[in-house]
Amino acid sequence: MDHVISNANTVYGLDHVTNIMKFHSTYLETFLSLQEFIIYGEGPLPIQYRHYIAIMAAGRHKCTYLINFHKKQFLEHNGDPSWLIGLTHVPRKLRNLYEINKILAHRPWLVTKEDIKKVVKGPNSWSMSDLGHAIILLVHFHSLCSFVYACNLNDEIPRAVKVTGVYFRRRSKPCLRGYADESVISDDEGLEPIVERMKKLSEPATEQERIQRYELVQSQLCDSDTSADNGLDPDVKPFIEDSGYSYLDCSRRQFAQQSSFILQEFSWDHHGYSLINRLFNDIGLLLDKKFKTAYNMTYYTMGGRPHIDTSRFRRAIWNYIYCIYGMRNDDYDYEDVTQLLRSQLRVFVKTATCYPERLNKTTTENALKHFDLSEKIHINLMIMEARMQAELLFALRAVMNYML
Ligand SMILES: CC(C)C[C@H](N)C(=O)O
Repeated sequence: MDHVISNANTVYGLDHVTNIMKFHSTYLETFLSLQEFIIYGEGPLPIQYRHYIAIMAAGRHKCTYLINFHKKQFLEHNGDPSWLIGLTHVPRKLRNLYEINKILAHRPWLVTKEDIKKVVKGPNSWSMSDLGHAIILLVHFHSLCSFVYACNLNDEIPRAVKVTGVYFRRRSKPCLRGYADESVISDDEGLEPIVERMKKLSEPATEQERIQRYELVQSQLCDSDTSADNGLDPDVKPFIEDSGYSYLDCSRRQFAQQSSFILQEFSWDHHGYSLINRLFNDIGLLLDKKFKTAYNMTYYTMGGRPHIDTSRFRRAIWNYIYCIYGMRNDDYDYEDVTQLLRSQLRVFVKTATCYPERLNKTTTENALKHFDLSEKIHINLMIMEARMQAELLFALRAVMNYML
């Protein structure tokens, strides 16, 4: 991101993150209310656990910025320094959360009631409200990693510990099949063609056609490389296990066999919201406000053009992220994704969502080049929120199945 405004400090927030979010102050308020509540507010988990869970979550994306911030906070809140030696030094109860952390971060569709059972039953077990709190912390920090990398904040911040080992960040080049499709607008044409397309009424589609359009978008998700990084930053190493475990796209997994997710059968509004409220105070309200703000926020501008209804573009981003996770929204016509999200942007959204640690400045700048700075941040906020909601829904569906 072109300029990171520094020097400001907020009591609870991460200063760089907060400063970037100030471009969208209504959203920032909802973000801070949630974050302050889950870290410092009333809740079942001790403060040291909360910071350690943040570290474990950020470790999955090798996000040194968040790891170092929460290590500091952990120590300031009398956390046991030996826990910072690494995962092998933490209480069994925290260790038991690691598997859920790992699956949720990369392949949330695989979380099952068995995974929930493993942590809530037996010795060192989590109560359901402990687990509700932990799940929110995990999904909050996984998705915050997406935002941090997408805004290029991880590289802006000087490392607390100098990197001594060799740190390879192999950039994978995800590709989009179906490139020759003439409906795909070339990346050099600016935003005008997209603005024009948003004005056209979409043809009504049958249910069958909608499903096919969803499947088409999904079949275009593919990776050329899903291999892990060869080296780990010393700041990250103690807090990560099985570092090669990462997102798998639909060409490498079978959604059909692996519990397909239809949003009409388990949605935030009808299921997730009330379930999480039951597990952890009234957290549902704070989450709901944040999701809705991110989803509905608009200034009616697009790349500097005023008076534009951008809802179709914004919804395309949100629904594309559902699709990345194999979540089908039967109320949505995926033709808009094909029409409005050009290939570079789709690659960026997918990388920021699934492997944000692989983003690099050039890919990001190219994908977002026609947008204003505040719009780039707006897109990154939507990515973070849609990802968080998707992860949370998978986790809550598993909790519900366990409780049935
Ligand atoms: C992400 C952006 C294209 C959003 C746009 N500036 C709006 O106000 O809706």
